[in-house]
Amino acid sequence: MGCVLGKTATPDRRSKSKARRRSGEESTTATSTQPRQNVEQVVPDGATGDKNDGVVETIRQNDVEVRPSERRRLKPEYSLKITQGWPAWLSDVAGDAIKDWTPRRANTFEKLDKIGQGTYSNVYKARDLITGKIVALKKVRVDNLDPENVKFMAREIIILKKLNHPNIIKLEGLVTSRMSCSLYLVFEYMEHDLSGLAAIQTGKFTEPQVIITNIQILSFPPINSSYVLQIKCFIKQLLSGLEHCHNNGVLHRDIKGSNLLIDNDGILKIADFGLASFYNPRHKQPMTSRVVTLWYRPPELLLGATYYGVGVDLWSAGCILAELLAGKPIMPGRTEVEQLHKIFKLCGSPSEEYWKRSRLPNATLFKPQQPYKRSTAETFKDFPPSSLPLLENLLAIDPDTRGTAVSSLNSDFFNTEPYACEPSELPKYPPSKELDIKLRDEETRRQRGLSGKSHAIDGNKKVRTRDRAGRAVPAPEANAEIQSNLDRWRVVTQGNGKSKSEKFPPPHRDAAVGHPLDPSQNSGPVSFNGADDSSFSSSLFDSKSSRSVKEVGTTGGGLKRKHKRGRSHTISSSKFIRAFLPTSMDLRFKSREAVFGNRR
Ligand SMILES: Nc1ncnc2c1ncn2[C@@H]1O[C@H](COP(=O)(O)OP(=O)(O)OP(=O)(O)O)[C@@H](O)[C@H]1O
Repeated sequence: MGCVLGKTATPDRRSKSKARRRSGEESTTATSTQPRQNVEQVVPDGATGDKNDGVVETIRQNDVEVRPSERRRLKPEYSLKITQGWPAWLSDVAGDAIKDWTPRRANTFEKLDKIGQGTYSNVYKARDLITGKIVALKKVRVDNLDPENVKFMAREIIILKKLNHPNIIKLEGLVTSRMSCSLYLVFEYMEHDLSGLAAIQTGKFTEPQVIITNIQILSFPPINSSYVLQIKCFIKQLLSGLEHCHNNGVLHRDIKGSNLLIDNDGILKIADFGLASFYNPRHKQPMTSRVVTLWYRPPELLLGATYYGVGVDLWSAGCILAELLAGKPIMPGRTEVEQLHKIFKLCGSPSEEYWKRSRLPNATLFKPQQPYKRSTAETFKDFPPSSLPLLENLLAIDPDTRGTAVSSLNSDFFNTEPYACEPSELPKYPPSKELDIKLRDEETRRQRGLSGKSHAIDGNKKVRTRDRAGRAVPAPEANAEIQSNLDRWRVVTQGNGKSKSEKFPPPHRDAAVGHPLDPSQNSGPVSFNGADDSSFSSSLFDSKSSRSVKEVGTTGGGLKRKHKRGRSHTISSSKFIRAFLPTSMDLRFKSREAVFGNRR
């Protein structure tokens, strides 16, 4: 792919309207001017188009081409500096993000492997040819150099530059050039992520078992103090990173296992600040509620809150702590409505006082007719006792009672034995990122196909690869837009005349409220009671689609892939998607619109 630009480009009508819809809260850039695209040749991806391609990190004064119009637009103190080596589409729109930095050239890195694919990026493992260090290069898609997209990316850069903490991924540099239309973010390379490690670790609640990977055999005992202190070590690092974010006025807004990267020394770093935002608790500004991956999304966001704070990240942290202790996601909802239902069943529905006080936009739609009681104590009865008060706090329905990262760090969980181990004392794991696990599962499936049966290990212990794949269930994307659109569509087309109680089954039909996590069914997401969920679903889905959804939901691997690509839908839903959201790229646009479209 290359970019062909021979004249000043005007964003097409679609981009313009997209830009208009996204304008608002989230733009944190130096200027709000329209981009001027003035590259005059075809520049292949990765090529800089510069004559001095071999020159690394040198500021070439000749690169400074500031037009009089630009001088007027840019702040005088850096109007000359920021264009040094930077493409105009970036320096025009995102001056603050790149100020004080000089771009690295693409040919000073050697790409080794593609290691990840996000909604807005491809991530590569690469070697820095100057230092010899292995790094991660995140190539961000800046669709059509749309200024709103550039601002979106700029915000991530600004936030990353502001944060400086051992538990937050460090942005080490940017790769682009004056003539390039792509941008790479350079990060320290991290071998693992928490969802991958959690997938490897599952089984701890069951009998001692042996898990085979194509790299090495790992054996896990039932949950024991050694595992608990490892969990403490990870959660402590997560909370320390969050403390730093929150102290610096940053909300991450997409805390989940796959965004918590871990290096070979056991250091956990919060990554992916693509949905992060600045906030000021003393001057709260409205923000979008359509952030955070569904399974980790707090109730206030599901209820449409636009004024919120650190509680959103703490809720996600609570979900992750419980997930690590349970060995599987604790509330794997398939729709926003179902997510909220799972939350109410586990954490209780909000008090009358909270409904009144919070005045949440979707309260009338989602308020259950009868209250739900909190059932965390029964559900988590096998967890270490010191984890319960912390979980009760983090998973509090009212965000004001969730405390802070600091108060969580001061909780008994971290101050009673077994204490968190040091990161360096954590066991060494094989590469365990989502992609690694996918490759490993494919290899295992291939092997099984060859032998026609599971491998027998250690006498009569068998590897249940399907179960394991089912456990490696990354959460669906942060903006489950399709699904929520689907919900809305169904509410509109089928919900007319239906009472609210059809959205939530009355508590007496919730046979499973408080049903403890069943360790013997560790093969998929936590289900408090399958029948309960399907009865719940049936009010939203017709029998045919409800069945399809259930099938998807009960096979973890399927859920993983389908959710990841945003296709966890029934036949009727995919028709709906085709009709309204023709391509996956549109879904991404849609997500970003949701992020940018309705604030301030
Ligand atoms: N520093 C890193 N080291 C190793 N792998 C990384 C690094 N940064 C990102 N990755 C891998 O690339 C994947 C995508 O990266 P990232 O989450 O930052 O992109 P994104 O486009 O914002 O993704 P998402 O759609 O999940 O929001 C990650 O899940 C991770 O596996």
